[in-house]
Amino acid sequence: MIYINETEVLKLLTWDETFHAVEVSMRRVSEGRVDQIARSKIKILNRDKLLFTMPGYLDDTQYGAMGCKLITVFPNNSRLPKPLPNLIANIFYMDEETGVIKAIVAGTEITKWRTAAASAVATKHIYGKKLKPGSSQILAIFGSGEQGRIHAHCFKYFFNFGEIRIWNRTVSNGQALARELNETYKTDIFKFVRDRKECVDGADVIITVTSSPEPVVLADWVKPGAHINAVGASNTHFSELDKKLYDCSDVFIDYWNGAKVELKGLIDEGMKFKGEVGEVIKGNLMTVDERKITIFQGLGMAVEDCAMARMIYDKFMNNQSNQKSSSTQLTKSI
Ligand SMILES: NC(=O)C1=CN([C@@H]2O[C@H](COP(=O)(O)OP(=O)(O)OC[C@H]3O[C@@H](n4cnc5c(N)ncnc54)[C@H](OP(=O)(O)O)[C@@H]3O)[C@@H](O)[C@H]2O)C=CC1
Ligand SMILES: O=C([O-])C1=[NH+]CCC1
Repeated sequence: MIYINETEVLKLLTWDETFHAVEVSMRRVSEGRVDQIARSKIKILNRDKLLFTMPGYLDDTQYGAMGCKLITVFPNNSRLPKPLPNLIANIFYMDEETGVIKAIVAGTEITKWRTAAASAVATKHIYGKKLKPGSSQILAIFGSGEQGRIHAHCFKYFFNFGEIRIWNRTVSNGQALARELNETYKTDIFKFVRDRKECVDGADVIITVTSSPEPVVLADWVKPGAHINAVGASNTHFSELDKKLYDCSDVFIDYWNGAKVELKGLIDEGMKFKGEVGEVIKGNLMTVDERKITIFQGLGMAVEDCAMARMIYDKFMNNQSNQKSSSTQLTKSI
């Protein structure tokens, strides 16, 4: 059994491969080629510290894997004297013939990358026809934590927005992220916007990645036909958008098993989901009315983590065997 740490994982992650692994996972979900249940949640010390387990199995030639992600969300970690990520994850990747653990793959970066990639996959398939050539469109990101940052990088990589707005509860954090991104990309398209309504105004695509228990985006602010990726979670996974927004939109989910549990509050209020993103990828589902707002309510799936663990494991082992054979050749030639 090997441990592949965060540094090794980061060296092996690429956006194109992450996008593909997530896209395949979403499709397999809707083809019935996965088994996964809603994540279990344990409260630590009966406070806001959480431990989640996410077991899953994905049947696929390239990404097929059996695994289980353990994930903690400790909201105070980033404020410790020696800061740690608030969300820490590890993925147990197992042999599907024997159940033996082949590797534990550090999952904090994987969780960030695959979550942002899921929003990109959903945007491509649900909103793709409305993406315009050139850079006239506007992206608005709510939240400048780890997910806000990684979504900004991911959407900069895959799309061509002319303006990327950032709103955040703590102004200094939002301003710092906009500055950091402008410096990284040597651009000025990232703009911190202090007012939430102003941030949404005219935006074509919106991403919410906060832990807000109150809606941060209201229905009346969103332009017709816009697409929203709602990713953040407080106690529920649907606290960032107001009820009116759900009522007037086509809402897509990543998987029914998760939605039945984590979106129960919406279901109890009579919400009818349009369906899984995998069905859209398969070509079975689409939003016909161009002016309808679409929402991807991304819960995050165990099988995405399984696919990512398999991909990182394969690349890691491949690199190891290449290194071994090149050092053998070197020894021989000496
Ligand atoms: N769907 C999925 O697959 C995944 C979802 N998530 C969820 O995404 C969210 C963000 O995760 P991550 O970026 O890693 O977390 P971070 O702790 O890094 O960032 C948290 C963000 O939420 C903001 N925030 C916290 N509380 C509130 C509040 N009451 N009102 C408004 N904003 C608030 C913070 O703003 P400030 O700077 O002011 O503190 C910050 O922007 C979390 O809810 C997490 O559970 C995470 C991973 C996967
Ligand atoms: O999918 C995931 O890993 C998570 N979703 C919410 C918190 C972590």
